[in-house]
Amino acid sequence: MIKLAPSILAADFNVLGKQIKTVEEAGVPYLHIDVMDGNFVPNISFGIPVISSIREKSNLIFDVHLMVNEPERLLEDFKKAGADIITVHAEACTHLHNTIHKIKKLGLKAGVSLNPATGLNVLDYIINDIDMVLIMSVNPGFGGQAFIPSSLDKIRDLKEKAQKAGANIDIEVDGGITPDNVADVLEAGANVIVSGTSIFEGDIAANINRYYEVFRKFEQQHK
Ligand SMILES: O=C(CO)[C@@H](O)[C@H](O)COP(=O)(O)O
Repeated sequence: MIKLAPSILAADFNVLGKQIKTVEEAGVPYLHIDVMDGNFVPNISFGIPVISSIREKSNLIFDVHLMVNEPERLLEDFKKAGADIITVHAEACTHLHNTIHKIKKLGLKAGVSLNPATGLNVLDYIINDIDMVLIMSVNPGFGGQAFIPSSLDKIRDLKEKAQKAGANIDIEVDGGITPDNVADVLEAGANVIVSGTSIFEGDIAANINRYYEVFRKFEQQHK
């Protein structure tokens, strides 16, 4: 099943609660929450207090993407704040295996994210331990960037790798996705689509519907 994960990085923080309600009412399953530390990535977004606050108002699955160095230090805090899925960057973890297992021990789903230049080989010995791989299709740090075309080959290669390993993972893709290029991302093998700018800019419900039209068409063609 294809899942849409609106990224609140592109939301209007002045009316964040209202916009989250709008995406929830439009029927999306996930809320993608980008936490940036100004160190692993050259930007600072928001952190634990914001997540705790929106958790009180939303039943969406909180898909927390930590663009944070050594995230192992903060996992319990993100769980307490309301995370359901925690994704860490392979490049940001000295002990990736340990970090993943700590997330799983907390009873959460564990994801591993890869920057555009990071090879899939980092997943070799952990692919069967995780629930999701997040392929970054832009360099992380900012919304509104252009999709990097080589990400499509990476998604295809990941799908093949997961199949070979017998790993039942979600393949999430994040960065520069729009209703115009999302069919290519699905065709390559992704099933979780993160989108910020092209959901929160303009009419949110109409933007989500544009995605759902593409999803329906894709699912009909691949029945
Ligand atoms: O996570 C990041 C950047 O680090 C962003 O990719 C957003 O999550 C998606 O934003 P758009 O590219 O859809 O504006």
